[in-house]
Amino acid sequence: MSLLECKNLSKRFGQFEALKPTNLTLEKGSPIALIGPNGAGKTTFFSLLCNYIQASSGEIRILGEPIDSRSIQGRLGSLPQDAQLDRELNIVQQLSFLARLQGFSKAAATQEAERVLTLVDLGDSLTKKPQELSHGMNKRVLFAQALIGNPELVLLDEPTAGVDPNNARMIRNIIEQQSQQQTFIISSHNIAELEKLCQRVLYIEQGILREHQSQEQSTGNRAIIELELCSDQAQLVQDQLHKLAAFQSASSRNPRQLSIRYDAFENTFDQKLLALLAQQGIEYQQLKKGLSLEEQLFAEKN
Ligand SMILES: Nc1ncnc2c1ncn2[C@@H]1O[C@H](COP(=O)(O)OP(=O)(O)OP(=O)(O)O)[C@@H](O)[C@H]1O
Repeated sequence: MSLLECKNLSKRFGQFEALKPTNLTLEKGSPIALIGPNGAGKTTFFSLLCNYIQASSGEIRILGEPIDSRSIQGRLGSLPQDAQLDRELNIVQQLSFLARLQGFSKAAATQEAERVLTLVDLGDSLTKKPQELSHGMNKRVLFAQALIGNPELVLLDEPTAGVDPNNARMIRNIIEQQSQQQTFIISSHNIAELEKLCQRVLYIEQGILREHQSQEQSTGNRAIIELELCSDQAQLVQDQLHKLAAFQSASSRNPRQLSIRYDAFENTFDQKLLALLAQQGIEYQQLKKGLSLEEQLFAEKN
């Protein structure tokens, strides 16, 4: 049974279509990145999955159940972008209260709140109120709240926004650790961070959601080398590349840069390329195998 299935899912606000009709099936597994520019529709998509807003068309099933089904309760956790904590209650009280709403008994709810707070390294701060904690710690409380009841699917909207590098690393580590048993969908503007965590990527722009195929998937048996030269010699190199047996094609964004595609089965291509450069007396600044996720997404759009 699929983790998530959206069929013809769309959302309009008046005349404005924030999410265009979307068909999507996701299976349980490694964390999934949700990437897109401001206003692309990420929060709208999350809000639909959490049943905070009603779809204009289509349906969503989580673990085979419609999202308004009671049996979903406790199987979907979320950290909304603008989530707030109650200043009047300490953090273990707040999370126990939420656990009780999920059906935990009073004692079990306190235990569960303590468990998730310990998971995010706040075991020593259980009786603190939000205003006694730093911004990063509060974000970890909200993250802990999304883990109550060990849900199979956890949606995190900007989990590290406004958080310092230490707290961000801690959140990333917990996601990695928990990914053995839970599937995360994480939205963020920090593509480099998501690239470290997520093997699967959803890209949304102007309400159009699509699954991005990783470079390895989309290029099949093609591999890519990015070459940065010390001087304007990209054309000179390009003219010589046909000498390398596995060479397929090359393109250049500027006179010092080349993207070279070659047959991935030739695993000594980079060494042969370096030998060719040395032979021609051409100096290079950087040679990088493969493209970053940001470069891949950018290349798809252009
Ligand atoms: N309640 C609403 N009423 C009208 N328009 C809305 C509403 N909620 C969102 N929108 C519009 O839908 C579009 C998508 O918004 P959404 O918040 O989903 O984007 P986002 O990708 O999460 O953006 P950001 O990265 O800035 O958080 C935007 O143009 C936004 O103005």
